[in-house]
Amino acid sequence: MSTPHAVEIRELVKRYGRKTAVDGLKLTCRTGEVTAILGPNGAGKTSTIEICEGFRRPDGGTVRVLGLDPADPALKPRLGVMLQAGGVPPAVRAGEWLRVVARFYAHPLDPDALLALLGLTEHARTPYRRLSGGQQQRLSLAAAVIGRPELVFLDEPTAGLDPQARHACWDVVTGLRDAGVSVVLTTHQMDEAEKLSDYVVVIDHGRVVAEGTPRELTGAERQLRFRARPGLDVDQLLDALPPGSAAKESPSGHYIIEGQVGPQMLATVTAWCAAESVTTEDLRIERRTLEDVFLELTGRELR
Ligand SMILES: Nc1ncnc2c1ncn2[C@@H]1O[C@H](COP(=O)(O)OP(=O)(O)OP(=O)(O)O)[C@@H](O)[C@H]1O
Repeated sequence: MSTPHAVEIRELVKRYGRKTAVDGLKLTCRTGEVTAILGPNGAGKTSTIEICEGFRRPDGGTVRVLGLDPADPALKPRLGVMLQAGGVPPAVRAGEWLRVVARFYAHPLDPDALLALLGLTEHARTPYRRLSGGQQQRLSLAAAVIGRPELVFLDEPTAGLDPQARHACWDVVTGLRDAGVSVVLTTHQMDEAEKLSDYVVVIDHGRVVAEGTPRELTGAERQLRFRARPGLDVDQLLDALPPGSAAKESPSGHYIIEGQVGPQMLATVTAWCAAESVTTEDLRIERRTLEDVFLELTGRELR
């Protein structure tokens, strides 16, 4: 029999009253990979993750986690779940809490090493309620991974963390992947998804709208980009470029040129700007980012 995927979701439906939050979602997270689930606010990410974690029941479809039903108690020691605030007694000290959690597992990681990795050593004796939000979140991450799980679910693990803590969290995630652990995470930070994940799934309105490796989603093609005053005549700029080029202003004051991107295009664009007395900023050649792809797929209106 073949090894089951870390997560296998088919035709998943979740409703809250008349609201369909997850609407026929199909998703596979492969073993040993980091899968990022991206989507605008309200897209159905947390609902999906919490169904996988066994905290919510689906209204339709099938979900298999390490080949098992999410409600199967045999899954518990094999999963790492980052609990939101409320799962930890307020008076317990950070280090003490990690040691308590470690006792539930046969081969836990060393609590002190984990505290050090996440920059919490000096807070080991601080009661949970006195930790800052970011420190509580890091402790929650430590508790999720201390049992050496096979699969870890991280719902927005770096939201609200300072840059140092974000990097520490990334180190934990890459360390997990290097150790063969499967990771499923959600994030609103596209650079984070691009950096950490092997596979990205974009969902919107409870359905998958795109998926692939970060490179597959962003494509290999490069673009020339610059910032300048809004409202430049991009059609006129296009006339100066070879046939097959494309130019657009998106959003206002940000210009993107596609086509034969290279020194010749750079020279043509800068000459055109000079002739038009346009001062450019941030002129650069780069690949599309995951954020560009995300906005193209999910639009710009707020949810
Ligand atoms: N317990 C609930 N009762 C009613 N509606 C809910 C409940 N939980 C979620 N929803 C609704 O279901 C939809 C999906 O919510 P969900 O939390 O899964 O989205 P999300 O993609 O995680 O969003 P965010 O990025 O904002 O965290 C939203 O419209 C939300 O308002």
